[in-house]
Amino acid sequence: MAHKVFIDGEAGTTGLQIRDRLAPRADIELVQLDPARRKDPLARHDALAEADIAILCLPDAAAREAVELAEGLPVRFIDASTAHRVAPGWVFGFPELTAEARDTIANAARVSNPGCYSTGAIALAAPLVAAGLVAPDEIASINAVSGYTGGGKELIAEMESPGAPAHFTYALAQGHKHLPEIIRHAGLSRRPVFAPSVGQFAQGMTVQIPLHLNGRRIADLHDALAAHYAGARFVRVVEPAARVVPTALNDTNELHLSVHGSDENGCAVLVAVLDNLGKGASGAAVQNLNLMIGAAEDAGL
Ligand SMILES: NC(=O)C1=CN([C@@H]2O[C@H](COP(=O)(O)OP(=O)(O)OC[C@H]3O[C@@H](n4cnc5c(N)ncnc54)[C@H](OP(=O)(O)O)[C@@H]3O)[C@@H](O)[C@H]2O)C=CC1
Ligand SMILES: CC(=O)N[C@@H](CCC(=O)OP(=O)(O)O)C(=O)O
Repeated sequence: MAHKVFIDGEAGTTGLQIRDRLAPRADIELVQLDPARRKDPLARHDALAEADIAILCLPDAAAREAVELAEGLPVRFIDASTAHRVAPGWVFGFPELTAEARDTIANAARVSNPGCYSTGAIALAAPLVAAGLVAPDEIASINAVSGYTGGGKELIAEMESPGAPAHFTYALAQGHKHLPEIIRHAGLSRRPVFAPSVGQFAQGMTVQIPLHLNGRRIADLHDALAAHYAGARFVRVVEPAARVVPTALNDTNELHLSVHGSDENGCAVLVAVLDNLGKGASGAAVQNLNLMIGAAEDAGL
């Protein structure tokens, strides 16, 4: 029997991409609302009651509201928003993070997708911190550039208007919503300085973590990441390229990690490339859904 899935926020940037991935599947039946009632709490409650799994592709407040609307219902959740990434009772939906993560996600009632920047930063830092190769207080800064779909419908409209900038840096006041989840799930003990930016391209992102080597070798960092992700279907540790292109993995659920730098000069940059709407959002949600319903991890991806 098909699994009933309700995408709350189906008309948004993340929701549409999840719908496109799920609509052709015979093992999934989408529970859909009349578009005119898509924000009506009663209609959303009825959809939550009908669904086996709800994927929340909403602003944080609306995601919290959906969970309240479902009180007492057996529906399981995947939340793409920031609302529950460090919340008690929620499983962090990053299947490649630990050896146990896939089983934990498969059996969870409430799974929170990691954020897009966080996916890159945590993927780079967590295995190195866990292996003792990077100290929990060592990561001083994280820099990133994202395609403008990362800001949802509002930023898309702004960046596709005449006079839109080619690039801007933002959130420099250090209150970015991804920092709590990066600190928690990468195992950091000190808040890194985070400097994200947006470029005049729709999808794709690069996340960079600069490090001083302090006696470590580039190969030590590369090998530790490669060992951690050995056998992962969607995460690959690749050789450093002369140019890193944020759009290189668009329309995939892949995440590529690389270690750049020079033993001689004592400096390194850890680099992650992903599609903010792939492994950074919609692809990740479908991967988690697959685990939760016992489908092949890469079904529809
Ligand atoms: N875009 C990205 O790259 C990523 C996004 N996310 C997260 O996913 C979530 C959705 O983001 P995104 O798709 O980009 O945002 P969008 O703004 O593109 O879409 C949000 C959708 O939610 C709808 N909505 C708003 N309030 C309600 C409500 N009360 N009830 C029902 N629907 C509502 C909006 O309706 P309307 O159409 O009327 O505006 C819109 O369709 C966010 O929490 C974001 O942080 C996570 C990772 C990456
Ligand atoms: C470019 C842009 O604006 N990106 C968003 C992050 C992406 C997003 O909204 O979603 P998640 O937090 O769920 O990943 C931001 O910086 O707030």
